[in-house]
Amino acid sequence: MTSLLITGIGELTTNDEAHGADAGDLGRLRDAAVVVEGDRVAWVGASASAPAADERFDADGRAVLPGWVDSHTHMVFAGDRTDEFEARMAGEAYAAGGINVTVDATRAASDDELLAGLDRLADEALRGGTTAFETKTGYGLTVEDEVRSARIASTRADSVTFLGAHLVPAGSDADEYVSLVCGEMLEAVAPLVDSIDVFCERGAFDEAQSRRVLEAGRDAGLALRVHGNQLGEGPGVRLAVELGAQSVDHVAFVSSDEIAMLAESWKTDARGTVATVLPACDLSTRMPLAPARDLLDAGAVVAIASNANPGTSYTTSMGFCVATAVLQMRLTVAEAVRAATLGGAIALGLDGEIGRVRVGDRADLQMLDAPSVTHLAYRPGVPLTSAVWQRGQRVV
Ligand SMILES: N=CN[C@@H](CCC(=O)O)C(=O)O
Ligand SMILES: [Zn+2]
Repeated sequence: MTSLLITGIGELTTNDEAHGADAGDLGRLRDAAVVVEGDRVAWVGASASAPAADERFDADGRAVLPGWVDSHTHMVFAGDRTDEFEARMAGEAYAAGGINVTVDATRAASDDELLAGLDRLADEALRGGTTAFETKTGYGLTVEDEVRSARIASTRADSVTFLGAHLVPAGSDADEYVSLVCGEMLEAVAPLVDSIDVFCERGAFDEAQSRRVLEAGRDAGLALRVHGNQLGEGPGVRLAVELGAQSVDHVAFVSSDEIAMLAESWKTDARGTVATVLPACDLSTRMPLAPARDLLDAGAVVAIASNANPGTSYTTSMGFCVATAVLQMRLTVAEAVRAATLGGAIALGLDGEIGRVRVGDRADLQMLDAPSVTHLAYRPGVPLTSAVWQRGQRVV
């Protein structure tokens, strides 16, 4: 097994509690080094005391941190929605119904076209430092098309979510469609996915329908996610916490009681529900930014994700999301970087494996062309990621 020494790291973000990491501290080491063996981190410490390795890479004072963990994307689709975006920028409101445009294009696309689209976005994300991501079905909405989307998603994603309950397809009866999602569709898709999700929002699925979907997913052994409180107040957060969902995503319209509920979910022995904020989506839909500051102040666990999709957030850039979270949601740089790395890993239940630079964990690292992670927000819009290792292999 080949080993690699990455040395001369000006600032190494470990997210490792053993190096003092906590909600507000990245466990940063100065003048640090990392040894990678195969696909794992084998050693972390001071450059001066690093062991020898087969190969050596000199970071020359630059910052190294875990690769981004993008815990919420919709990357299996065809077509785009430029016209809808232009109309929105001219004053139209975002409406869930736009999803149907992508459903039509996705159903009409070949497997190869969908695979190529996913590869294009996953490669783009990788160049920006994203070394692990979740993606969802949800633009198929028939048994066959949802199975196809899940199969294609699993060729690249670290975690795949079944979102048959994205929208009631045009011409279908809502309750009959929910029965299909909870029955035949779930049975066919379940072997290909690890989570189930529902768009719990006015214009999509109501509380009773969302509960049916989540309970069916739970009975099938899947982790639960909810698209909740995106476009207005609603039952999404409450339902997610009640049912022990791994994450509730969007959380733009949340009351102080719901924020307290999310924080409280982590105060027992069981794992709680991560509040996943999607800053690029909030901007692209011209909706209020999710109250990430209040969530953190209350003690909730927060993840930042791109929500890459053609409707509400056509970006894979986690760097952009981190900068926005700092500059507009008032997170510190440390809080935002943690939320986009370890926070995403916790949201996916993969934090034993990714999201930290820790001996034994997957060697997923990115180097910035900058001396510290502060530059991610200090130099917004600048593509700072200059090297990426995924499972120990240099990929960028
Ligand atoms: N809100 C629901 N789903 C996506 C949008 C999908 C679309 O508009 O195509 C989201 O997370 O924003
Ligand atoms: Zn989404």
